[in-house]
Amino acid sequence: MIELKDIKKKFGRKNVLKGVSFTANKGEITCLIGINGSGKTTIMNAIMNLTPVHDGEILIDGAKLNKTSYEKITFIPDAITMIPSMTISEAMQFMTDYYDSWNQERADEILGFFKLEKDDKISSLSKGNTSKINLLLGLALDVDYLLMDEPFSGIDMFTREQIADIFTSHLVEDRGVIVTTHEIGDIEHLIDKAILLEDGVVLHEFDTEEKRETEGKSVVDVMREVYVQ
Ligand SMILES: Nc1ncnc2c1ncn2[C@@H]1O[C@H](COP(=O)(O)OP(=O)(O)OP(=O)(O)O)[C@@H](O)[C@H]1O
Repeated sequence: MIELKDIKKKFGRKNVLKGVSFTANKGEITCLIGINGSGKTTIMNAIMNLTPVHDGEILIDGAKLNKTSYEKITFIPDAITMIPSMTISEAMQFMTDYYDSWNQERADEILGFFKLEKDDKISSLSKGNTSKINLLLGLALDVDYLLMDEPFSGIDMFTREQIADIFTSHLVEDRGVIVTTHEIGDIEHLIDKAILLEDGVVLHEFDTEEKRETEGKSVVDVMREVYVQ
């Protein structure tokens, strides 16, 4: 389980996270929802220790981020992180050399699923294929938790459907996922928990299935209630 306890973060004098708490379980998809600037990426960066927080605590399976817990988690950003002059094949070789948890069999499976060509250069990839490579590089690591920042951003409908299929596949099963998206329609039916953020605070969080069963409300219905008053 990933636990955030009262996380506070400032950039300069701006309070960007004003005491954010939530948990994300293994085997579940937790979705961070909020308008631009509400703090979603900052939360991801804080979990990965890419940005220091000023207050609060982040625990991965009960432990603070250390070498062991760091190996349980990976961050899939919405920008390419590999050297642009590398081919996909070279990027995969880099991952093999660098990460003990790299699973080449799984990487080949995802490569085939997304119909990507190993010899293509990273710099030549379209926006959609860049997202697919980011997903491949993250999903092929044998880690328990995946953080995905905007995996659907700027991507055509058919590619979004392909990416959404990944969420219901064995590639994600049993892992804990924290995902941010503005395209909630794409994964509304797939997420287990929704965290609604505004201006650095959690306005509302809920179990999506329970909400559907007890109140007959979709994630979008709840978003309308919370954000549109
Ligand atoms: N490095 C930084 N320096 C200064 N301010 C920053 C920095 N990173 C983020 N911010 C500010 O923090 C706030 C939250 O940004 P963040 O990127 O976390 O929001 P977000 O919810 O992910 O937005 P988006 O939906 O646009 O991706 C914004 O006001 C942003 O301008």
